[in-house]
Amino acid sequence: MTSYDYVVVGAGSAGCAVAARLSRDARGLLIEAGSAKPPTALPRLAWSLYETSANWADKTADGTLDLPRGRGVGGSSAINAMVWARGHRSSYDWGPGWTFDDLLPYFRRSETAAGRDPVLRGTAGPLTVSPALHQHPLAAAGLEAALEIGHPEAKDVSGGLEEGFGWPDLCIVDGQRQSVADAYLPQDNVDVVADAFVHRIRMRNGRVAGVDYNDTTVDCPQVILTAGTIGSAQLLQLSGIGPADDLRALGIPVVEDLPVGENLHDHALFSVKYDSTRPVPESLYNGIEVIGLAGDLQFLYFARIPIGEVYGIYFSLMAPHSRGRLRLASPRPEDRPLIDPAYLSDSRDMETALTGLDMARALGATRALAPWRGVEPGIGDAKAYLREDLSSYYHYVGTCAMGSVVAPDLQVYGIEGLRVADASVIPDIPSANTNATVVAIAERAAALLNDERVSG
Ligand SMILES: Cc1cc2nc3c(=O)[nH]c(=O)nc-3n(C[C@H](O)[C@H](O)[C@H](O)COP(=O)(O)OP(=O)(O)OC[C@H]3O[C@@H](n4cnc5c(N)ncnc54)[C@H](O)[C@@H]3O)c2cc1C
Repeated sequence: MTSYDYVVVGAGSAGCAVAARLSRDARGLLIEAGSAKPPTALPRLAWSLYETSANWADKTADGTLDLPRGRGVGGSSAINAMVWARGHRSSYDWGPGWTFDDLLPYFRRSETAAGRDPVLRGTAGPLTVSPALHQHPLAAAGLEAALEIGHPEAKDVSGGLEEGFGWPDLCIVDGQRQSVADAYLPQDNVDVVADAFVHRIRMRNGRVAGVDYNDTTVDCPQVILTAGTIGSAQLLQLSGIGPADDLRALGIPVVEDLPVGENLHDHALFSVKYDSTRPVPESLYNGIEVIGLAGDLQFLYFARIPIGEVYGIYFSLMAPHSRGRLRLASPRPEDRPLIDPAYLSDSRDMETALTGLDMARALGATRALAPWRGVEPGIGDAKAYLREDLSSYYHYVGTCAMGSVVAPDLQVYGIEGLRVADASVIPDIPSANTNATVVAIAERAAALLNDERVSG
């Protein structure tokens, strides 16, 4: 059997990027629970992928909200909405080595963003990103609406330095989705095994020893978990790394008592929907072609909602205070974990959402949107409306947070050779859609591994 220098668990956004950037003289094994070729769709039909095997299709523990996440090579980047944006630089302060400026080389390394400022943006990275070339008339009217009521126009809303409204970059190339797997793989020194669910990390004397997937055991001195915010926290707990009391209650022997699964958070998403007076043309892209950052709120225009002639002004809380948790339902790997993002559990988040609702309605009432505006929605009790309308923006982070579960070098506290390098390590969510940040984390993780290899 081939021996590997590194095993990477989970071939999503982070896993594909980490594996692809491993040193050329090292061999890596990338293990993915889902298919090698998950179902795909045109960018404007992204939502249809939720109904396929490319989605784990989790729900919140109380069963009320859908929590899609990608399953298959490409992970969530193969089913996501393709927005490519960094959070504002002020939203990255995760500890030594993890400010926006520290991450900038890795953001740049991941992308080719033609037409943007080459000092700020990448010019030779694997992901080719660009804004919508054909501007959808409703998205264009949405941008006008923002300017009409005094929001600034952002020259590069994906770059991380500006607030305001503009056309974000999208992971769409020649009319097709581009996942992180499409951009980074294959690589000669990386073997990919798909349909392989890792159900245990093996450890010996405070060191990682390998992983078990399906009926197979792989020995390896270096394991990098990139199974995502849900998958990495689930796997660590199944392997005895987590809150000791919870693990003992399930009969799982405790290897390391760490707050794995806590600090789960996400961007809560809300909307105001309007009937349109005229047919809304089909989008050629992803339907989220203009976004705007205003303080702790992001606004986005959905050019077309697939139920009749309706458009939405969506808004999301970019700096949520609410924190939830992920726990195992049982010690059986095949049982889905209990996921409770605890949206709006901190009252400050409801206050921000109320502000967002007022701001979204102000955008909706502008002259710029008058030609489209049909019936204005009746909101009634605003707090009740927001609770009812709430959905996930699918940006789950934080369950293996830097500083409490992993050190700044991404090593799990107490277990040598075991690292986590995906969305789960983000201690405090940045103010944008998370994919670009996750890929930058993965790029930095690979650089750390490669430096360590050189220095022995
Ligand atoms: C529907 C949706 C829309 C989104 N839209 C956007 C967007 O437009 N822009 C944006 O920036 N972000 C978006 N996001 C968020 C973004 O895509 C994610 O934050 C990012 O992809 C997470 O990367 P990751 O590597 O942490 O996890 P993932 O990409 O989810 O990868 C985890 C991988 O690990 C595999 N895995 C899990 N458990 C195991 C196991 N035990 N054994 C083996 N393999 C395992 C999974 O199958 C998966 O392939 C969206 C997410 C979703 C779900």
